[in-house]
Amino acid sequence: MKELVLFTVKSCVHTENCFVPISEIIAVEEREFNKKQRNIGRWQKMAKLHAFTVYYVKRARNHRWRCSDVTFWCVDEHLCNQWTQALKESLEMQKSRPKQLLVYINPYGGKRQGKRIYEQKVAPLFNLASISTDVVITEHANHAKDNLFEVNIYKYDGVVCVGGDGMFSEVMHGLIGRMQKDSGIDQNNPKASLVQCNIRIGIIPAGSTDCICYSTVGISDPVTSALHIIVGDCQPLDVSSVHHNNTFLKYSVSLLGYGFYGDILKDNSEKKRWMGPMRYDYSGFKTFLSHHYYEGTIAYQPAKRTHGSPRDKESCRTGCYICKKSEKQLAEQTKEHGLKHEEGEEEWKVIKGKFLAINAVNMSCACPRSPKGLSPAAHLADGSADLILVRKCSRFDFLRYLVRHTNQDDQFDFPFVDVYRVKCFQFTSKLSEDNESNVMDIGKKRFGQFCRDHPACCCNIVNSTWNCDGETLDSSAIEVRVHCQLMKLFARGIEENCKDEAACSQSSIEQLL
Ligand SMILES: CCCCCCCCCCCCC/C=C/[C@@H](O)[C@H](COP(=O)(O)O)NC(C)=O
Ligand SMILES: Nc1ncnc2c1ncn2[C@@H]1O[C@H](COP(=O)(O)OP(=O)(O)O)[C@@H](O)[C@H]1O
Ligand SMILES: [Ca+2]
Repeated sequence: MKELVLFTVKSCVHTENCFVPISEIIAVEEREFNKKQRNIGRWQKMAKLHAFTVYYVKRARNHRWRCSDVTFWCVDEHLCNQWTQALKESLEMQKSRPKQLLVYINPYGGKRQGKRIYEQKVAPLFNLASISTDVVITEHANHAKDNLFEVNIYKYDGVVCVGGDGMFSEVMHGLIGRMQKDSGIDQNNPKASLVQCNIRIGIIPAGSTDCICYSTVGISDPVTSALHIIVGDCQPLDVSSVHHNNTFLKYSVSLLGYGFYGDILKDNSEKKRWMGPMRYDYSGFKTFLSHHYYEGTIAYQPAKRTHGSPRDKESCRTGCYICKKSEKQLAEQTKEHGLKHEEGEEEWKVIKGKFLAINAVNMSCACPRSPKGLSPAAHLADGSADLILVRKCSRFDFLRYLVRHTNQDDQFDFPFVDVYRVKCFQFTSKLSEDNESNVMDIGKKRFGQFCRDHPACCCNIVNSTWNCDGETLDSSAIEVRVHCQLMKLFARGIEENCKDEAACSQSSIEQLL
């Protein structure tokens, strides 16, 4: 085998220093050598050449992955076959790689490029990696979700969604919902211990915000995501369940936002979908100018078992030890209590106030608009969410707060911003509290949208709405609980930045040698 290697490296046109772990090889293919190549230079003297090509992951800047290839050749047919066989067998041993995938494409997400992106950039890579696919192009909202309750999901190694955060949310609801249904778990019980979903989801970004993809891969790029699926990456993810009055509303993995982000979404109706991703900038600006604040009460239980804090300087990265610790704790807990959920006796903290925004995030929510996200130190799989409370402040201060999402300054370093790491919380708006405590008080209702005390101020008597991963919720009073690592993605978290740019741009095949 060595013979082939030395021979190849010496005769390689660009003798770059290569190193590729088997786990990052995409495919190995035998190759025919064409006459033209055979007849040039010193190759002319050789009788017949045998060759194979290795396709592998090449890291580019900003967490981008690309498919690169290198061809090895030699005169000895047996030697060449031995190499191809050995490599193919090594690939077969990579048990975490998917062989069969179910793909849902939202043709209307983002810039409406989902179908083209899949066909031109992703399908050829899946073919190369010998992954077979069943593709469904959705015809209406909830098509993917409903379909997941009907098909035999257990024959697939994963489900891929081509679209934005909304499309991902649909597929996640389908999969988690289906798992609970098949296990006889009642989703309407806010205290139920949910069954983990082991069928991984892959996200091919083709939406507007693509925050879940960006926060779990480090970039929103279809080819990079396709390669993470092919190599069989696995990233567990916390999921929050949202209930109202013992009725299940939704699950959330990225942002659950009331006030500012809820209002953006409300304004951002489906009628504005023609604007594409731009509609968020437009609605964001309008919502910023309206500067509404909302009164309400939040009660939360702090996440005491997690090992980090929202003000940490370090972020969650590939192989994060804080998430690993949570995984261990979860395994121990399941061993001790079975599926029964351990009821925390910890105290509830209660905060009343007037808020411009209430954001609960299960992950950083980094996206192209805000590369560090709403909570830069939030963890993907630590079993907790970061609850961010932005109290009533001036428009100027709120702008300063927003701008800090886009630069290196600490967005929590304001007197009107508080952040807590929580495992569950409840919210009730003042309006619903008042209505509940005194339903006969029709006077309040008659004043509708205006603030009775200060007609000229921005205080809103109407409620805001919750933005749950890009979908609105019908109820403002909600009960939220984080389920540690309820599902898994084809991702590995954001990799530490390559310090040595040169080493990063050079890829390698040396381990093979
Ligand atoms: C001066 C300007 C400052 C701008 C600061 C902007 C911070 C932006 C942080 C955005 C975090 C978004 C979290 C993700 C939410 C998605 O689930 C949701 C739905 O995304 P989708 O339409 O499905 O791609 N998008 C939005 C904007 O609500
Ligand atoms: N074929 C379809 N027609 C209309 N809506 C759809 C279709 N397929 C999916 N959807 C819905 O479109 C919503 C937004 O899709 P998404 O892919 O997240 O794009 P965007 O990021 O632009 O919002 C999702 O909530 C999903 O339920
Ligand atoms: Ca988390």
